[in-house]
Amino acid sequence: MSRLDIEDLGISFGGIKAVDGVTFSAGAGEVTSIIGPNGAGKTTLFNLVSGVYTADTGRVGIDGTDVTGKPPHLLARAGMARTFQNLQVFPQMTALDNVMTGCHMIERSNLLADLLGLPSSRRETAKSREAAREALRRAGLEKLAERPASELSYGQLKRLEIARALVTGCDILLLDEPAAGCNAVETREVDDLIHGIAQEGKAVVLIEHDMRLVMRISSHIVVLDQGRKIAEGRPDQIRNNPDVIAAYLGAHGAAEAEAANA
Ligand SMILES: Nc1ncnc2c1ncn2[C@@H]1O[C@H](COP(=O)(O)OP(=O)(O)OP(=O)(O)O)[C@@H](O)[C@H]1O
Repeated sequence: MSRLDIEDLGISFGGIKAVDGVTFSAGAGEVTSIIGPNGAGKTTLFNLVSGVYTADTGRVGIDGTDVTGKPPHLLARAGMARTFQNLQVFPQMTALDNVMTGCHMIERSNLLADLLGLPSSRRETAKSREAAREALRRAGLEKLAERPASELSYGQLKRLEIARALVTGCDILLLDEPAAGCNAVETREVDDLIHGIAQEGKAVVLIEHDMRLVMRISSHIVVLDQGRKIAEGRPDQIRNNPDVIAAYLGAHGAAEAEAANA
């Protein structure tokens, strides 16, 4: 059974359909990639799915429950977490504290208990710290836990953001360009991490322009162009699809996608 079901999702900005009737599903243990040219509607689609935008049409379902229009913190409690296209880390805070900020998405905080430093609040903080250490370990960053984020390399920061999403205990992980700006070695590390997360049974949905990464790790690819889904299928089906080559891959991208197989 799919964990995430997107049906006929759409939104317009000033008369332009940024996302136009998109339907797809993402299964547990799978990596579903969303690809397409700049402006195709990929990030807008993520913003609709993760509750940042309210859709004009369609529905979002998690494990068969309709969660359309729910705000991000409720979706987080329902098991969905996401990262953003641009790094959103606090450079002066340690790697551990950065990951702990992810815990706030799912905590039912009690401000009075926090202010008074009551035992319940201290217990909650200790639990969050433990979960954050585990998420850092999962992302291969445990040795850097006490370092300020400003001392981490770019690739480590990209994995730190994934750790911050993982700490919520999510079953569905949305990653917006997780390897953007990474060199080949860093991309491989991100690739291994994502692959491992999917193998643990989570549904991973990612937006990515790096065709080698996409073709290597995707179970399933959805292609958008001008807000609409123009193709979907396994990597081998997508890399040979003439509509996808014409709209996005072009000759160069198709060769790059092919090289991922080599
Ligand atoms: N808040 C907004 N207001 C108006 N137009 C928007 C808004 N957000 C997105 N758009 C428009 O919607 C379209 C889709 O943009 P989106 O950022 O989703 O594309 P994308 O596929 O993620 O592109 P990229 O690969 O460059 O990140 C674009 O024409 C964009 O200008």
